[in-house]
Amino acid sequence: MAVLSAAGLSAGYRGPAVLHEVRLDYDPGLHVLLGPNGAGKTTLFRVLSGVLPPRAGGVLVDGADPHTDAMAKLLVGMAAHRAALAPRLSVADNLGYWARVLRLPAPTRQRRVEQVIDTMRLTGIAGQKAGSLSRGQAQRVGVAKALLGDPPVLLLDEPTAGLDPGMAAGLRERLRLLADAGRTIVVSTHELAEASELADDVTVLHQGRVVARGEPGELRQRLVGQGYRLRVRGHGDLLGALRRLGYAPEAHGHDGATVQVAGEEETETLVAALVRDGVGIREATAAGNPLQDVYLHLQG
Ligand SMILES: Nc1ncnc2c1ncn2[C@@H]1O[C@H](COP(=O)(O)OP(=O)(O)OP(=O)(O)O)[C@@H](O)[C@H]1O
Repeated sequence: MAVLSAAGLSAGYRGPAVLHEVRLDYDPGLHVLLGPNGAGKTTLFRVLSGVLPPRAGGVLVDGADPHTDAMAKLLVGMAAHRAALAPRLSVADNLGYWARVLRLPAPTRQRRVEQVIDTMRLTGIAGQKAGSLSRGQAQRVGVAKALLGDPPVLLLDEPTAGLDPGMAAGLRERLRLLADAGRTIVVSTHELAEASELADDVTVLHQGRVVARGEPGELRQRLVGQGYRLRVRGHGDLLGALRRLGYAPEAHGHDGATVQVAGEEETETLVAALVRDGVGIREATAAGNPLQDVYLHLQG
């Protein structure tokens, strides 16, 4: 049985439903929930974490319903888009306060706070007031807060939004380590590049419905189907060799060309044929981002 699953989920606020018939199941690993603004990602996290009751369908965490079983609710740690922190308390005191809210046993509370401070690399700012943190620091404290109860499931709502590339990469690295240690982590984003970089698999949410799920490259193949554009750089007669192999290359710079290929198999065959023809390959990459195509396809 999956660690986290939902079936037939419908949910919303006062008006019409925001989520419709959502079905998903997640095992340990790093999963991305991808969707444009307003797709329902935050709403789905609120339902999965036991905060917003579904109108229909249900959620199971380790086989139990977080909406009716308080223990099951504790199995899910959620970090909201903006971490709710008391601005005048230090980072360590915010975490200590939250550890009490979670009713962690008094003897282990301090140790647990120290552990999450270490895991999220917060030692240097543990004494700093939360109100003076940068956005990136506050995001990391938010994840630390979600980790306090040591939950097997983590739901992180746009944890890297607004971070500079270095901070975002550092946070992604932390998340990868946490997932590799056996956690089930779901990260929401509308950043296509981030989803491609982070995900073991991507679930695409569109207008409150799950419209696709798969490994990023595979999703693109399935949804777009017509292959991708391959950018090759090499020395020697690259353009001539491509033409001899039956391609119509588009030249780039002094040593590059782009061609259309059907998939990875054709890419491998093509690169091998170019090498046989005396072309020294410097680089062969898919032009563009696979998930960009997925989005374009969904919106078209
Ligand atoms: N508290 C609320 N009360 C009423 N409607 C809400 C509430 N929160 C969200 N909605 C509505 O639910 C829909 C989905 O919003 P949600 O925040 O779940 O999407 P999202 O995919 O997380 O978007 P974003 O990427 O912009 O954060 C939107 O139409 C939004 O206006």
